Amino acid sequence: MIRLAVPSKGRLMEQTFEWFAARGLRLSRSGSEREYAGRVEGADGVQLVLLSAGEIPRELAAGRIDLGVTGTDLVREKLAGWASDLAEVAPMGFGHADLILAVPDCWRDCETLDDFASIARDFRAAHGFRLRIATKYHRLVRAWLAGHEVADYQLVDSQGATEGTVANLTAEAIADITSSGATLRANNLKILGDEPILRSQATLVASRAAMGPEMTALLAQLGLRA
Ligand SMILES: Nc1ncnc2c1ncn2[C@@H]1O[C@H](COP(=O)(O)OP(=O)(O)OP(=O)(O)O)[C@@H](O)[C@H]1O
Ligand SMILES: O=P(O)(O)OC[C@H]1O[C@H](OP(=O)(O)OP(=O)(O)O)[C@H](O)[C@@H]1O
Repeated sequence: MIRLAVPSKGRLMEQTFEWFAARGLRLSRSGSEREYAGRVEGADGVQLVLLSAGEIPRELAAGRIDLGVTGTDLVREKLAGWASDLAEVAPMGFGHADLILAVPDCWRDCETLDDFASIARDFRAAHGFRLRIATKYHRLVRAWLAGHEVADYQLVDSQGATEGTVANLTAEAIADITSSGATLRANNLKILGDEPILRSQATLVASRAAMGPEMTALLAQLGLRA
C-alpha cells in the first residue's frame, strides 16, 4: 500500500486533485468538508490522506507517508538535509511562489542587499537592538543571509499575516512568499535584490525509504520515473 498525502484545503488541494485527474487518478474526500481521509479511483493499493502542506515534509521523512504533494519551500524549510530522505519526483506546475526579503517602500536608500547589510549594521547602534525580520522561514532566511554576509539582524517568528508586522512595529523587514505581489503592495513593502531567496512550486515528493516496485508502478502510471 502506498500512502499518498495531499494538501487538505484551498487552491493547492483543488489543483492537486486536477493534476492527478489529468493523469487518470481521481482523488476525492471520502466524507464531509471536515473529513481528512480520501478516496482514490483509478489505481489499486493507494491510500489517500489529507494533511496540512506544512506537515507533509516531516511526515514523509518520518516514514508515516510514502508520497506527498507540497511546496519546495516547505520541503527545504522543514527538513535540514532533505535530499537524503526525500526525492522530488516531479514539479507540478502550480503553487508558484517566491520567498523574498522586503522592506518598507519609504526606505529610499535601501534597494540592494548591500544597502540592507549596511543599514542593519547601523541599526543596532542607533536603536540598541538588532533589526528585526519577521518570517516563518527561519532556516532558509538564515542560510541565505549568511551567504550574503548579512549578520546584524534578528528573526522574529511570524506564522501568518507577516506583511502586517512592519506597520504593527514588531519588525522592520519581512521574509515571506509572494505570488501576485498584491499583499506586499497593500502593505507598502518592496522586494530587495534581483533574485528571490527561493522559487517554489507544488511538487510531488517521495520518501526514499518507500522506493520499490509498488512506487515505481504508481509513478509509471502517472507518466513519471522514480
Ligand atoms: N499566494 C500564494 N500563491 C502561491 N502559492 C502559495 C501562496 N501562498 C502559499 N503558497 C504555497 O502553498 C504552500 C503553503 O500552503 P498552505 O498555507 O495551505 O500550507 P500550510 O502552511 O500547511 O497551511 P496551514 O498551516 O494554514 O494548514 C507553500 O508551499 C507556499 O509556497
Ligand atoms: O503575493 P500575493 O499573491 O499577495 O500572495 C502572498 C501572500 O500569500 C500567502 O499568504 P496566505 O494567504 O497563505 O496567508 P498567511 O498570512 O497565513 O501566510 C503569503 O504568506 C502572502 O501573505
